Amino acid sequence: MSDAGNAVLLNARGLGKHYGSGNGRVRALDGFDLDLTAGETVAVTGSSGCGKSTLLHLLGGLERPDEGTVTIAGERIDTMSERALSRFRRDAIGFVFQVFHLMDELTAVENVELPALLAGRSARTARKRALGLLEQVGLADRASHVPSALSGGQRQRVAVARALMNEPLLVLADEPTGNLDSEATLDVLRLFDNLHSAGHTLVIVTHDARIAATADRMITMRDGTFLDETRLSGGSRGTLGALISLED
Ligand SMILES: Nc1ncnc2c1ncn2[C@@H]1O[C@H](COP(=O)(O)OP(=O)(O)OP(=O)(O)O)[C@@H](O)[C@H]1O
Repeated sequence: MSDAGNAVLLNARGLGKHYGSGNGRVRALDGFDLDLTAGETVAVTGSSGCGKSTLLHLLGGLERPDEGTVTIAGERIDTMSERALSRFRRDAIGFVFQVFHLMDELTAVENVELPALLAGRSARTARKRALGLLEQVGLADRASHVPSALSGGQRQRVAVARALMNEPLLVLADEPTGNLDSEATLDVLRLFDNLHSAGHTLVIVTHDARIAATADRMITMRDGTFLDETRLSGGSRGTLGALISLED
């Protein structure tokens, strides 16, 4: 691993978030701390409603914490202006969701290049990089297909390529295989494994402990708090085992 691989990329301290008020008030996150090192893959798991998506939203600046701080590459994102935050999200964070959020009327390559065009890159540069990314995710021959002409797994791979378009510091994935059958799940997991090997920093929220076992670290949450952490390094990192057991 390079020197950059040991640098702290993200630091979150004392994150708290609640929704609703009065009797309907829900404490979704309660004093959550997290440090992420550049180049690592961290899985976040835990039962339904324990706060996984809320955590991911706060880490990616999609929502702001009620308490605590989020610092990414030395920048406090919890206190940024809306304008600066939306620019930061666009340039520094790649999001992958369970529902792919692709634009139906755009082709695969147009979907992938969109974040770069929005960031003001030239059409030519954007197209070249988008085609390269589609090749990386194994979809070079699907560049001109619209999402409705792609399978679920292919759509998710387009969404991953789009997430990488602006060379993000951090990729955040929320149940990325939640809508996929087991074969497509394997394709997406292999893709994440390749991203990991290529030095990307990934946080993957998942219900599935087998998927979590492919990460360097697995964090388990309960009731909006940290419950447990398992470090899965070297031979104990469960990539292949997890992939195979998914096929059972
Ligand atoms: N926008 C919202 N308004 C009200 N309550 C919310 C909102 N978002 C989340 N919650 C509540 O906050 C808690 C944490 O939700 P969150 O979606 O973060 O959990 P999760 O672990 O991702 O769940 P799941 O695995 O089912 O997706 C839950 O009790 C949920 O009902």
